[in-house]
Amino acid sequence: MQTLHVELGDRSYPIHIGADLLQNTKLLTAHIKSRQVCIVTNDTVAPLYLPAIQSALTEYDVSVVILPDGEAHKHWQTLNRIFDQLLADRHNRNTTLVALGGGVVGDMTGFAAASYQRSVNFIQIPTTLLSQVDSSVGGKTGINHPLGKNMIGAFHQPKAVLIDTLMLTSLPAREVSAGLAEVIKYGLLGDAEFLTWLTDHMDRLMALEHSDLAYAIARSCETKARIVAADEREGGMRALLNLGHTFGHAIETQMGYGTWLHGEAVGAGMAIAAELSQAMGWLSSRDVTQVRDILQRAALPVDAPDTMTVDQFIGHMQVDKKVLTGRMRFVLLRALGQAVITEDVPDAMLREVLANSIARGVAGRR
Ligand SMILES: NC(=O)c1ccc[n+]([C@@H]2O[C@H](COP(=O)([O-])OP(=O)(O)OC[C@H]3O[C@@H](n4cnc5c(N)ncnc54)[C@H](O)[C@@H]3O)[C@@H](O)[C@H]2O)c1
Ligand SMILES: O=C(O)C(=O)C[C@@H](O)[C@H](O)[C@H](O)COP(=O)(O)O
Ligand SMILES: [Zn+2]
Repeated sequence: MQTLHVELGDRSYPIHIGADLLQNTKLLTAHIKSRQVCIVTNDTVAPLYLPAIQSALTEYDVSVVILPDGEAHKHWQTLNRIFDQLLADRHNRNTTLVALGGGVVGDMTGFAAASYQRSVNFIQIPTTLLSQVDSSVGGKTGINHPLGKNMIGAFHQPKAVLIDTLMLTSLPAREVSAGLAEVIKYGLLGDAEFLTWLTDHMDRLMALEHSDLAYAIARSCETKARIVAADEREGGMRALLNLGHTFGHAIETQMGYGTWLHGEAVGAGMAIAAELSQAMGWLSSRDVTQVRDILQRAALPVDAPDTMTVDQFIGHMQVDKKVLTGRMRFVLLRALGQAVITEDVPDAMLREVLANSIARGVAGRR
């Protein structure tokens, strides 16, 4: 087992990473505050992993909330089911919520924990690659709105993140690819050496080679933990973690949540960001080819949906959370492994890059 830390003063927390980690029940119970626990999961993950978590908690009063699966359910009505259960079972301020699932369950459980009785503790047990490398760390929690992705939420850090890498053996291939998008993101945004490692090991990652996956998860979490510790509330450099997301969130919102997986939309978004970086004179065409190649080797889309228009993209991007003064802000690449934040993208250049991506476009997904 490997343990990393997110250093946030008295809100610091460990990220434990290992195979069959939850055999050691103390890793979980050490972070539970009172007898009250509420496990939040979904109807896909529950049959797979809920019994193991329940058997680690036989000494506790455990409520269980099983949510419907999918990004399309990451909204108020689903969130409210968690509050209904907490209140029905009389959970108090000392309760601990446990998020058992992917990023959708994690983001909603975290938001429920942030707001139930004005905030209670929660623990992340991420079960997808994407949630193990990204969403379980850093305390961004929330839900979608029909007009924008993750538009309602709160920053609320977990008490611990428990990453059991063996849980990934049951993950569908498409979800492995979606998780690899965020892994590739860390290489592109600030870790050129990791990008090279990923290029050399992509086939092994796609085949779920355990030691390679464990390495990629730990290295991703290290980068995320360092950035979150430096800028918890995204006043500055945390926005680098949004590489590919300005375009990706536009795709998710326009296409309907769950039609394109988050990681797929981010994959296409990073390819578009690379092309815009080339148009800015920062990347060479060889660099852009390298970005597209690694994404394609992870079986990710590298172009926008062919049904979207440039105006639809721009409409969604104008309400992106990074827009603070009316000007769109982009995370682009000065070089492979070096992301920057800029507002200085000429409108005509942006439109041309988007139009080219749409013209090469990817047909609808789900
Ligand atoms: N808070 C953050 O910092 C952050 C970061 C990245 C992404 N996100 C959010 O995370 C969400 C995407 O997360 P995701 O990719 O995990 O999607 P997800 O939570 O929808 O999970 C993907 C699918 O895998 C299933 N699943 C989960 N674990 C499984 C397992 N071990 N075996 C088999 N099936 C399993 C799920 O039921 C679901 O069908 C998006 O809503 C995105 O906005 C948040
Ligand atoms: O943790 C962050 O910061 C990120 O940006 C990580 C992203 O991968 C993630 O998708 C996040 O939810 C996007 O945040 P948002 O603020 O753009 O909704
Ligand atoms: Zn993301």
